[in-house]
Amino acid sequence: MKVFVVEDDPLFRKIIERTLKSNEDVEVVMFSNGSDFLRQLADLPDVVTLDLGLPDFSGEDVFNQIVRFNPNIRVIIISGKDDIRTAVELLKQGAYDYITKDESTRGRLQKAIDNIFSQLNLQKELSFFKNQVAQKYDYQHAIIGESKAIKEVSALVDKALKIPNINVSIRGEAGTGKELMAKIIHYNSNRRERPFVSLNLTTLPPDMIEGELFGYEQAGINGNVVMRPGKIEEANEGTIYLEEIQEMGEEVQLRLLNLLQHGFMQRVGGTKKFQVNVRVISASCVDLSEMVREQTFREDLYFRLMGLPVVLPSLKERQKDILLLADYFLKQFCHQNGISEREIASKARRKLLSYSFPGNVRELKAIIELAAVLSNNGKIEEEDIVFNSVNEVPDILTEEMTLREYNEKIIRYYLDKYGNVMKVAEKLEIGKSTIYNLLKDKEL
Ligand SMILES: Nc1ncnc2c1ncn2[C@@H]1O[C@H](COP(=O)(O)OP(=O)(O)OP(=O)(O)O)[C@@H](O)[C@H]1O
Repeated sequence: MKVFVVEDDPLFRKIIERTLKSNEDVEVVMFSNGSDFLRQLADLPDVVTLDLGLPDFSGEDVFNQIVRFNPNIRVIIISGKDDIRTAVELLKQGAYDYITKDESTRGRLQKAIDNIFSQLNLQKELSFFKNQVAQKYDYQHAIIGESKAIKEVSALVDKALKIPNINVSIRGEAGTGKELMAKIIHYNSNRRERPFVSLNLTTLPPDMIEGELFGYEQAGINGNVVMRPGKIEEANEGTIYLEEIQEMGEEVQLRLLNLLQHGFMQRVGGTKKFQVNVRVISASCVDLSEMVREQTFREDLYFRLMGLPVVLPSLKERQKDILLLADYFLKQFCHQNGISEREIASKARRKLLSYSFPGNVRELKAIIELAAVLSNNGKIEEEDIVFNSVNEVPDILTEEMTLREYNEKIIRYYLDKYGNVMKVAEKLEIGKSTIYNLLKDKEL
């Protein structure tokens, strides 16, 4: 921490210098007048201790120039008792602290420096975490996939982050990346500095959803009102992510509709309405329009929530992404656990492609992480890929692929089974050249 001391009184120069220099992380630069100090202000100190009675400038002038130059510099006013009025005025204008010149100067200065140290450390940590989050959800890099389906999703996400007031509804099976998309939308929109709050409605008993979302007010035993803000209030100016929205009962639906229509809400049991500005990103694994048809979900709310609808395809429908995601998760896992990078052998890759991933991307991630742990010699082999589910047999016709991709899949299956091109050509009654042609540029 860099501290500039502006002080002309020799006794207090010594006291301040000694106090500051007792902190080994403080760099101290001394000035005995205002003009020398102002000439060096561009060196950007973190803190300035400013004597109000300087020989060449008034303390107020120096203070104003510091604030104009950079309002983040913390200024500690050090003054005699006769300057108290000016010191208090400067405190109102944003000076960090005010210390009188007397026997308590040393102790109070040390305390102020300690507090500034803690604040700077907290600021540093906060900006470190903000950076981490920004990197993790950076729109350009966070969505892995080359399939047509995921590119369409990416294009919609791009639209959603440019229009921060439109609600977004995401439909997709468990583990397809709904929450990831919601966070990408939030952290890349201009709401990013405000909270992202999520609530999975299936984790609460139905009669608690209303209070959890909207907060409540209740009269306590001694007549005091007990108040607890809800998730929506917490997310004010930011985003609320509501998972499994289909679980919402009639009353909650009505409350949410009112909020979305008028921008006002009331806590459960409360009397006052107040304004809240949230973007709602809702997620569901079911098609809500069917619930509207069956009249178990309000149509007016459905249209309000729908906003920009995003449908996330299952992993099975985007075969093209499986290996890309596998490589990505493997690299990430090795990096996070400080283990050397490894590659996935071609047989193991084929095994991955033969599986239907009922748990979608989340399951693939878990399988890859386990494989990384089980693997030896820097390579993930077929036996390191362990499927948890019984869905191992590929149901080839349920996958949408081009004819060429079907052919390739059939040939790969036979190659795995018989191990040589000659035998496969014989079994499938095709020429060897057809096989080589089809698998051109790819590993056999
Ligand atoms: N396209 C993708 N690129 C990179 N990672 C992904 C992608 N899709 C999903 N993931 C990762 O897969 C895991 C599961 O995703 P997520 O939790 O967003 O799914 P979900 O649909 O919200 O699941 P659930 O409905 O069970 O809550 C997360 O670790 C997420 O980061």
